[in-house]
Amino acid sequence: MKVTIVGAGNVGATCADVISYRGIASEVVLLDIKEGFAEGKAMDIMQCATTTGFNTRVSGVTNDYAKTADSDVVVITSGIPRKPGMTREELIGINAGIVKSVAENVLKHSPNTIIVVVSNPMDTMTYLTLKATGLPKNRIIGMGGALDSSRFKYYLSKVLDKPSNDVQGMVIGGHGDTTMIPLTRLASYNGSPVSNFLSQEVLDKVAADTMVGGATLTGLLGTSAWYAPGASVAYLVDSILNDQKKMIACSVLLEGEYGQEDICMGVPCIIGKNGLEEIVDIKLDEKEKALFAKSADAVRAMNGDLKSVLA
Ligand SMILES: NC(=O)C1=CN([C@@H]2O[C@H](COP(=O)(O)OP(=O)(O)OC[C@H]3O[C@@H](n4cnc5c(N)ncnc54)[C@H](O)[C@@H]3O)[C@@H](O)[C@H]2O)C=CC1
Ligand SMILES: O=C([O-])CC(=O)C(=O)O
Repeated sequence: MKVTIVGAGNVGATCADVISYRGIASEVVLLDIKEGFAEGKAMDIMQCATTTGFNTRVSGVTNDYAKTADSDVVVITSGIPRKPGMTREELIGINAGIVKSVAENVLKHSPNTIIVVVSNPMDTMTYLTLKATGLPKNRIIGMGGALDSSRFKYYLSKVLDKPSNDVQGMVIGGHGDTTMIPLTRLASYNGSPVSNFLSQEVLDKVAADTMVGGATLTGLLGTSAWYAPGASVAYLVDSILNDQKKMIACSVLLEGEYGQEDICMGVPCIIGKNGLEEIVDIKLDEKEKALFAKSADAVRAMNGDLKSVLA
């Protein structure tokens, strides 16, 4: 199985590293516009093969899309990341043009590929990719919810003082500081509702920390995060390539689901060899439905800024 990652920066290279280390794909191609950069990242990763024991072939190319031919999955991580104090939405001006041209280029050589969109603002970039390529909705998947859910479980595990892997939880909605919806009502500690162990005040703080999880890291690091983002993309790619049919919150086109039309945003999805295989209705309560509708309003307003790129 072949995976191409366009954008060999922090997130793209980390994703390649996790995919190879975990043997998720037999071949990974990293592509970047910076001369020699993807080649260097690929060489560095390949020099881990004997010490960490993997057999994935990782190669790097400078803007040569012919080398990406016949990829099963293409991940788009090209574009600029935010700096402290910025929102993800502020990246649209530069990233929209990059994401559109990258999607068009990859499809010339991998017409049957499934595209995973990572570049921010991710929900809008996913919608743009869908509109610009005209691909069916099952083949365009935005990655954000997997990461936000892993941060949610991290913050829950800290207040519970229990291992993250004993905590279940999901974040849906937009992948933005104010549009995410951590589903605290449904989160559990090994099957018991977390509300059995935590006060509403603590749960509200966990939700607030989760929503600004990316901004917090950007403030600490000076650029946005990459270890958890790269690992989250690899987790999603694994479910596609190995037909795991995991339920993962992903940004996909909604056509009436969750009361929304003509928008890409995070909902629980079954992810397998066909990409998006099913959108799961997890029965939100009235408060959660209202939050989802508000989140959709904000994501839709951002999509409005795509008019000139899509013209
Ligand atoms: N959806 C999510 O959950 C997350 C999204 N992101 C987003 O992912 C994107 C990448 O972040 P980082 O890897 O930290 O940035 P980075 O700056 O480390 O890497 C981006 C790479 O894209 C390359 N690039 C730019 N234009 C290109 C083009 N036309 N073709 C090929 N390569 C091109 C650059 O040369 C650079 O190497 C950002 O937009 C960031 O906001 C980051 C983390 C999580
Ligand atoms: O915070 C950012 O800008 C990058 C991102 O989407 C994340 O780490 O969640």
